[in-house]
Order: sequence, then structure tokens, then C-alpha cells
Amino acid sequence: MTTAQLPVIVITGTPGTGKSTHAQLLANESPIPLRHINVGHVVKEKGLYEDYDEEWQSYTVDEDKLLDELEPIVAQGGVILDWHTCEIFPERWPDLVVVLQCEHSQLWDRLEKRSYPLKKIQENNEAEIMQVVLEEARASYPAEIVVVLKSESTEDLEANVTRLVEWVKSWRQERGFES
Ligand SMILES: Nc1ncnc2c1ncn2[C@@H]1O[C@H](COP(=O)(O)OP(=O)(O)O)[C@@H](O)[C@H]1O
Repeated sequence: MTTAQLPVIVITGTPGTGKSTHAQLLANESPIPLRHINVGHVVKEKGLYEDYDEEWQSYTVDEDKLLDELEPIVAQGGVILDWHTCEIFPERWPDLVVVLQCEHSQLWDRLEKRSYPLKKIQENNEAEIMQVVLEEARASYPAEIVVVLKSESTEDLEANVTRLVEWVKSWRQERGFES
């Protein structure tokens, strides 16, 4: 947990479940400044990977370099870490871990629109059915900070972000910070 006056929120879930959409809307609607960090973009922009697999269209991330890059940013608080995996983040980092879920045939359609290779769509779809990311989150963080939210419609998105904004406010109030 950060000692900063602003929380650290991880938004995770299988690719396509809506992490970036949620993180951006939360950053826009939060009453206090929250910086949306798309971790995948940081990996690419800063070259924090060992390899790129053409066939799977995915990067093998250099986890040590990535953690070194993120540590000072996270230490300031007020960040939303948006990534499809969360287990590499140290347990002390997040105040809240949001796992987004989406019905798998809808997820398939979303991934198809991204022109992912078929096997990458299949792999992600199976991971969603098997709740791989949720298992990872539960294995890595205390149960009380892990929240599962459905992300299948605009109504879900809006309700989830409203709920997260309320959580941010109460997190600040509980610690005696003005909101
Ligand atoms: N709750 C939702 N309802 C409808 N469409 C959504 C929802 N969440 C995400 N989407 C759509 O699904 C696609 C993938 O969303 P994105 O936020 O990029 O996912 P991720 O960051 O998890 O890969 C986008 O086209 C987005 O508009």
C-alpha cells in the first residue's frame, strides 16, 4: 500500500474486457487526479521487453525493467495500472484490484475486431472462461481488495466507474484526506 494521499488502482482482466475504457473514464471522472498508465504501452514505448513474437503478436516483457520503471510512478500514488496480468506487481502496490469480466462470445467478437490471430483469440477466450486473471489476482492480493466487475455493456461501464469513483472518495475520507 502506498503512503501517498492518492490510491493505486489496478484494473486487470483478459485482453478486450474493457480495462483501458474503464481506466480512461475513471481518470476523467475521478474527483481527484488519477493517472491512467496503460502498462502495455509503457512496455512498447520504453522497450521493456526481451523479445517480440510475430506469430502471437505479443511481447516477452522484461519484468525487472518494467517494475523499475513503474516503481517511482506508483510511489506517488494516484495511478490506475491497466494491464492484462497483475501478478507481477508487488502485493504492497495496489489499494484496489479490479478484475473485469466479459461473456466469452462477446469477448471473441471484440478480439476479432482487433484482428488478432485466431489462436490468440482462442487462447484469450479460454483464459476468460477459466477465469485465469481472477485466479491470478486472488493468488497475489488479499481477498478484501480484489473486486470482480462485469463489463458487457455501456450500462455496466457507467455503473462500474460510478462505483469506483465512490470507492476513491471513501478511501480518501477513511484516511482523513479531503475529497
Ligand atoms: N462495458 C463495455 N460495454 C461495451 N463495450 C465495451 C465495454 N468495455 C469495453 N468495450 C469495448 O471493447 C473493446 C475493448 O475494450 P478495451 O477497453 O480496449 O479493452 P482492454 O483494455 O481490456 O483490452 C473496445 O472496443 C471497447 O469499446
